[in-house]
Amino acid sequence: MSAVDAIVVSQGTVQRRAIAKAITLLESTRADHRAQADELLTALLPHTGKSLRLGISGVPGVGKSTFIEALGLHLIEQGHRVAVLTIDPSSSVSGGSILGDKTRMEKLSMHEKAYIRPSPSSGTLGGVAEKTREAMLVCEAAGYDIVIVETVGVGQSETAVQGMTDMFVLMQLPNAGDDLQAIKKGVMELADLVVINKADIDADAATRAQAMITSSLRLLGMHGNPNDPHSDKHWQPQVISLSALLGQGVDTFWKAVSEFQTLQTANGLFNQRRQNQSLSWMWERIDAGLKQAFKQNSAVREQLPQLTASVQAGQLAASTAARELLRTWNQR
Ligand SMILES: Nc1nc2c(ncn2[C@@H]2O[C@H](COP(=O)(O)OP(=O)(O)OP(=O)(O)O)[C@@H](O)[C@H]2O)c(=O)[nH]1
Repeated sequence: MSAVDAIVVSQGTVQRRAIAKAITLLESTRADHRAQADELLTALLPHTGKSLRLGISGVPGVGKSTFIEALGLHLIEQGHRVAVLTIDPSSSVSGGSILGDKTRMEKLSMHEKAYIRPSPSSGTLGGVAEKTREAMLVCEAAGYDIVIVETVGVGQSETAVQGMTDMFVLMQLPNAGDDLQAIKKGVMELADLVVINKADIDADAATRAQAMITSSLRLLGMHGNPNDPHSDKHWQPQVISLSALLGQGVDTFWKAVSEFQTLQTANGLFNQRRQNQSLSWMWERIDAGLKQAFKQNSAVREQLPQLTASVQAGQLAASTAARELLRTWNQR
């Protein structure tokens, strides 16, 4: 059986093994593996794109894995197949892992209709995001119709996840409304849906947070203009409070996700977002590739220490140094 058939057609353990093998190939840094991986991706591409891609982010301890487990089991009960991929920015910096070490999503990870893959353990955030994006395509080709991409709320990882998913969900704690940390970081603007978790601990605090975040979203202009005749055709970000631990509110959450999907499909924004994502992804990877090639170029490398020192010493304007280096690169 070909690698493509093993992913697309086979089932059970054979399929699982084929997915794992494909993702390992995608994560390899060897040039010959990369060529094989690109060939595989191209062959899989016609079988991709049919899932709902859901991004979920939140600070460590907010309850992401508890929530994803509850949601995943709920969706499987409804006949879905669920893949969960993770982007852990800490793993690319320190090799350590915020998300990885403990056993997460115990029941879901053992379910035959779920596939869970931890974050690639090395590389820049851009590189890690690239692998995750490709792993998502593999899971889609294997028939997972819900792909959840999870990340911790540090660094730029939320932007990366928002840039590869159809809907971006931000998880908050009930006290989040008090200091509005997420708004400061500009992450709230990315959210299509905000979930206040752990409502069971303090229902009043959760209600307060819900009201505060709703009004902040309105201030950010994300609840649309009430006088806009088309405002019913555009999604207005919602705020939902729930308890992942007790599984309360998971159905309300899913109802909101389904409404989002229906509305965005009807107004054309669902496909438009995916098209924009693919193109900006292409350009992001071109930028990264060019930068890497630039830094590896021998003439550039030769010139770099001296120019760096001159810029540091204030003898040369940064922009002049950049232009000189680019000239060197262009003459290669
Ligand atoms: N009371 C209550 N506790 C919760 C709820 N959801 C999660 N928890 C608890 O909060 C703690 C952290 O939950 P996790 O699901 O591990 O959180 P996480 O965001 O995945 O954390 P990291 O893996 O560190 O990023 C655990 O002890 C959970 O049992 C909830 O709705 N209510």
